[in-house]
Amino acid sequence: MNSHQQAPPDLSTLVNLFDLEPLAAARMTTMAYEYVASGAADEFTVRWNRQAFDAIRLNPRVLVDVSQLDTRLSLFGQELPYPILIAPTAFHKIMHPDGELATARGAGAASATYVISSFTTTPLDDIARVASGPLWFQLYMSNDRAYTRDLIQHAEAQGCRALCVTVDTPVLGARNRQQRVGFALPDGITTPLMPNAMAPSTSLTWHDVAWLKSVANVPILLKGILNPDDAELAVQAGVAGIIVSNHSGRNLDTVPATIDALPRITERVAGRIPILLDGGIRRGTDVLKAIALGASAVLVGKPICFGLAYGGAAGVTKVLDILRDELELAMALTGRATLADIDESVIWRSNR
Ligand SMILES: Cc1cc2nc3c(=O)[nH]c(=O)nc-3n(C[C@H](O)[C@H](O)[C@H](O)COP(=O)(O)O)c2cc1C
Ligand SMILES: O=C(O)C(=O)c1ccccc1
Repeated sequence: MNSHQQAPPDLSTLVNLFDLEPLAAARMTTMAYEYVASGAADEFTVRWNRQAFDAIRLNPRVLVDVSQLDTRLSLFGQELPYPILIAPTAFHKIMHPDGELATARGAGAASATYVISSFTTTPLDDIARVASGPLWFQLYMSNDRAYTRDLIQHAEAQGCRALCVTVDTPVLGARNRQQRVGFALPDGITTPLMPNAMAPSTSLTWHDVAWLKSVANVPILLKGILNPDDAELAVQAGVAGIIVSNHSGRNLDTVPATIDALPRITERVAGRIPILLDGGIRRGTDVLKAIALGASAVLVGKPICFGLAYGGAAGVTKVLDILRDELELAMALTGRATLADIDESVIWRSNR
């Protein structure tokens, strides 16, 4: 189907994030859709990310004054109006011709922080020029330290305020659906920050984290932590934060849902550094559950890609607005007026 044969996007018909996927799919090439929608191998983890949120029941309180909801938080010295960020995702130009520029404009309109992928298809300076909201940078470290140092300094110079170092991808997962469609970037679309095809940094270790700390002047977060022992090592290494993530089930299939991994990590970290979480966040109640179990904020990946594909910048904004509105609804209906009020007691425990 060609886009010029289609009606223009009508964002008013979009009621929730699940509505978006079929609308976006109809506007994407098969290759782009399969790239975004697919996970690794048998996609158990992709499904568990959702099922685990659905299986958590809520325990609301009534007769609480929720006339003034406050979703603000402070993270690494930055004030965020609400605890939802745009997860780093690669190759935005395969989703929409305006690519990362549309994502940055959409993020800015929603006052959301946009974590730019190392595999951006738009140069950082162009993104920075159109961005009105905060930018962070996701780093894929290469074995070439000089290159990595230059990249960090470039991202900092373009105003990126934090560095999310992805640690769950020493190699790419078994992306069977991408293999079946022969996934490749179309002619004319390039990744200016990663000019050579991803040479996975299979030799990355905790020693490199110490080196990164010596190079970076912005907070470092490790993205892709699932094991409490690694969370402990992250704290010991002195990073500013961690992102509990299974890469949306795109790397190692059959690892648990991130929301199932979170409680043990929260317990081990014990408030020493902020914990962020991504993977399967599709509803305001999912955001609330993540915060209740110890996350300071969450990131959203696939829905942003689909919003971008369906409606460009306005589609990205719409996704964030829907999630933010749903979070406020969930807070009002559980009797939690501020993020600090969203503690474990909002989770239903059947044995109590
Ligand atoms: C299409 C796509 C591309 C991604 N590209 C990257 C990437 O370049 N770097 C990275 O660290 N994570 C990448 N991720 C993982 C996301 O940052 C994030 O962990 C995940 O998408 C969150 O789960 P969700 O999509 O279920 O919300 C990608 C995910 C998707 C869906
Ligand atoms: O697709 C991804 O999930 C991802 O992280 C990635 C890895 C290598 C190149 C581009 C994106």
